[in-house]
Amino acid sequence: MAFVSSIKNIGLACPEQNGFHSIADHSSFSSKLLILRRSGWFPRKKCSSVVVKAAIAPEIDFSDPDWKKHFQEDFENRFNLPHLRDVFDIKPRPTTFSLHNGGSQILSNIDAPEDRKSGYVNDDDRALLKVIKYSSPTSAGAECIDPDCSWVEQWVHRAGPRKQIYFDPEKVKAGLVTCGGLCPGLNDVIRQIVFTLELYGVKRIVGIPFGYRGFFDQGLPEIPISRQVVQNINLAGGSLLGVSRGGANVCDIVDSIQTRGIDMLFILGGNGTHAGANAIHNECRKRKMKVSVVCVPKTIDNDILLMDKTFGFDTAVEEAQRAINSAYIEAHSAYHGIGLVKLMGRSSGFIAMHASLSSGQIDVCLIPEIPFNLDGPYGVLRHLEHLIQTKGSAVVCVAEGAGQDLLEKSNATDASGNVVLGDIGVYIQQRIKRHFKEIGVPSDVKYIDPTYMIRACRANASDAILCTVLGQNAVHGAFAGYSGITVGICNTHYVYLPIPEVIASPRTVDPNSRMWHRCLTSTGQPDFL
Ligand SMILES: Nc1ncnc2c1ncn2[C@@H]1O[C@H](COP(=O)(O)OP(=O)(O)OP(=O)(O)O)[C@@H](O)[C@H]1O
Ligand SMILES: O=P(O)(O)OC[C@H]1O[C@](O)(CO)[C@@H](O)[C@@H]1O
Ligand SMILES: [Mg+2]
Repeated sequence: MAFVSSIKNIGLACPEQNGFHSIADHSSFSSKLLILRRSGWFPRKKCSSVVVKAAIAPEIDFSDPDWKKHFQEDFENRFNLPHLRDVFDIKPRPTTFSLHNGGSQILSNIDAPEDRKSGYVNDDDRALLKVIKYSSPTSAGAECIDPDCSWVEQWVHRAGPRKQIYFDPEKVKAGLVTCGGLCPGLNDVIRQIVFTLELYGVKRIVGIPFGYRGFFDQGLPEIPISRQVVQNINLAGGSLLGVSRGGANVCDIVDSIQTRGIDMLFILGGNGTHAGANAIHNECRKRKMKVSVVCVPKTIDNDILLMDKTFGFDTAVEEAQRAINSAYIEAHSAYHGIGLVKLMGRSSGFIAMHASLSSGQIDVCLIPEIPFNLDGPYGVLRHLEHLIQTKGSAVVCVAEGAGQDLLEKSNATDASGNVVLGDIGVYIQQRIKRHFKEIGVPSDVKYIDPTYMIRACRANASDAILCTVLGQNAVHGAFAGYSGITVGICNTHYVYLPIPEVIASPRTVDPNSRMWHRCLTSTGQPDFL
């Protein structure tokens, strides 16, 4: 890839495959670069009409000794957090959130001794987004801005409770909604949001049932929630409030927010939900409504940009391992056994890659980001023959979005407009059976599809902690006066990010990353091309 000073717009099109991906102008500079760099692997064999467009504008002049300064200024502008102050002339008030009273009592900091006021996060606190200095563009996973891979500091806003808040807790009505598919940990986040709101002194908290649908479906009344209601909900999977896809009309939703008198809206969901939340935030601003819209990213797929991981991912990987272990035992115990496990991951193979790595029982891991052939001398089927000959059994893990170019397109979409994928698991199962029959070698194929089992379960310990911190920080962000933001963990630190920056494109496995290389080392699989 040639180094470019700035990319205005990139489009990748492959009608037979993933549809059209447009990386709009507001998307992050580095994610555009990343996508351009990956465009080399994007075209697949059956994709006849790949178009890779990149409109490059010479915005950064690397000969300018101050280019880094300009880059950083641009970065700072993009990651600046929208605040209610931008629109309203409002004065902050001392926080009612106490760091020292164990939560049972609300402490007004107006009268608190000075030492009790320490421990709050300052609005100017920042966390570093990129912590590796790459010495060369060919270093594994390198994300370089200039040809020398110079070190450029990229700071994002630190999450946490502020000393000053922009709402009177006594008057606040807070709403919570969970959208998209299920994800382990939704109840943990709901619980922590409610606990933290009550610690601030909020008395009116409601849940909007069944995702965005609950805003306009008259048959779905809002659900009053309190500490008592949510006390034990983390013990079960799912969402106390229910979830749904589709049906989001932003104007209707904002009408509903206005009618209900909601001042703070906490929205839990994936990339689609975040796009909706950003539109709700913008519409509230347009209507001059003093509403704080704060998201918590929810996706087992881990496909949200910039974050170490999203809650639910860890649990999904742990559950997926159980399926892999069963597939391994079945395959290992059968004569010429082949275990096949299909895992979720629409456009990102993180679950499949991590489950393969953690189980240590996978011989072949197939993910959407890496093209592969089933047939031919270097195809998956020939490799399985080799494994049967040498090991006597084999285990394959495939992500649901992998190998879609091998399947017929239905052009169907779900209620939210997401493409309905072909079933790659069933297809590979049939192809393996047919192949071994054709070559006259007996095989015993055992197919496991644990799809919903890996996301309908309770969060594990690590996710439960992540959910706790994210939920608490969502409330701190709303009281701090931010809106149109989401909370995340970056390099182990908790941060607030503007919504458009995290959904500019789906986060995907980098084929050049150390993690994918580790997965290949672990499975021992060749390139299937
Ligand atoms: N661009 C958009 N603008 C407004 N609303 C959207 C947009 N995309 C999706 N939505 C709405 O957001 C909600 C959730 O979207 P979606 O079903 O795609 O799940 P998601 O949030 O991406 O989560 P998951 O990870 O489970 O796919 C739906 O109600 C959908 O209508
Ligand atoms: O069957 P549903 O509810 O549409 O969910 C399936 C989708 O959910 C996801 O896990 C995202 O949450 C995708 O990987 C998968 O395609
Ligand atoms: Mg989605």
